[in-house]
Amino acid sequence: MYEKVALIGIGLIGSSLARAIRQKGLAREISIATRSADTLAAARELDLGDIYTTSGAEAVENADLVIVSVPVGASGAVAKEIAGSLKPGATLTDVGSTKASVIAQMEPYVPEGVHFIPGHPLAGTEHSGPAAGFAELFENKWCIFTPLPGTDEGAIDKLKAFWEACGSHVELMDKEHHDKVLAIVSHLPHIIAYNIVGTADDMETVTESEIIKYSASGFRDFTRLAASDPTMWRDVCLHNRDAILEMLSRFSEDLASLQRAIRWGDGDKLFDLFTHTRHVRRSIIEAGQDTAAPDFGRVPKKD
Ligand SMILES: NC(=O)C1=CN([C@@H]2O[C@H](COP(=O)(O)OP(=O)(O)OC[C@H]3O[C@@H](n4cnc5c(N)ncnc54)[C@H](O)[C@@H]3O)[C@@H](O)[C@H]2O)C=CC1
Ligand SMILES: O=C(O)C(=O)Cc1ccc(O)cc1
Repeated sequence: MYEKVALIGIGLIGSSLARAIRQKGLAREISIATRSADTLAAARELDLGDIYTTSGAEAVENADLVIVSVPVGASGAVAKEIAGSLKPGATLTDVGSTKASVIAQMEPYVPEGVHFIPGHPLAGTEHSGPAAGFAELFENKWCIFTPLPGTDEGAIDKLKAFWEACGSHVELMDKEHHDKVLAIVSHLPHIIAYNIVGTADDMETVTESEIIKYSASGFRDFTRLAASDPTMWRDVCLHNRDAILEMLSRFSEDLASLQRAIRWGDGDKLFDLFTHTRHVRRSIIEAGQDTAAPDFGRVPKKD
């Protein structure tokens, strides 16, 4: 599909892509660049590619497709490093969880003649690093592209075919809309998880061993999200600030209303809300979105 693919960043997402590319024969050659020599050595040990280097500029030489899979806060630095070595006509994409900030960071460095197509696979787990990846990660998951106006349609179609070959379903979206949707369905749940696990951990009257011993499955689900990579999620919070703050403010208002209903013993209000949310959950299941975690981004099964 592509002659040479360069993967910049070889953690959970980069290494899953490397495995999928190999398994499905989507490129003749894979070059891998990452900042740290230790991560690079781990990638080599796992036999994820053909060329290994700590220089992004070296990795992208002659590559037809360059995929940047680093924490979103590092996108600008990576774009700056590789810009001068990108092949004319190459496609440059990323997998970052936030899009407006990544575009603002990378676009100024993209040379004329390089097709920049920002992307985001809605597929992941709480694990990180090159050993955490697996080829099937993207199967039956959405991948959202947020291309800039005027982007070459042929380059978009080719990248779409690449993600479809990895098992994903591609949708195009405006970058601001992406950031709002993801703020509520992905970023807020992670922030709530970090917060609730932090609150439990801060309690003086309940010990950590009691939390471990008695944790119900609901709390355990939160601990899974709260185990997600700290660098990645720090960057998501800092780089989707406005949309996250908007969702947090709505969330806090609704939480205050729930708190009030509990304080005043408003059972009808509690019952109505819980009935409605149960319906939302059932609609998701009926639409074919499976129940087992991690299942975020799964595309509904067709009837
Ligand atoms: N983990 C998840 O579930 C998902 C993550 N994403 C996005 O994918 C991107 C990568 O995330 P993961 O693979 O999970 O992270 P990870 O922590 O597993 O891997 C990150 C990789 O980037 C490298 N790196 C960090 N800073 C760098 C720099 N300045 N220059 C070059 N390499 C650098 C690290 O060495 C590592 O190889 C992030 O932008 C994240 O928002 C998107 C979908 C799901
Ligand atoms: O592990 C989970 O439940 C996730 O939600 C994974 C995930 C995290 C970040 C993304 O941008 C996309 C997917």
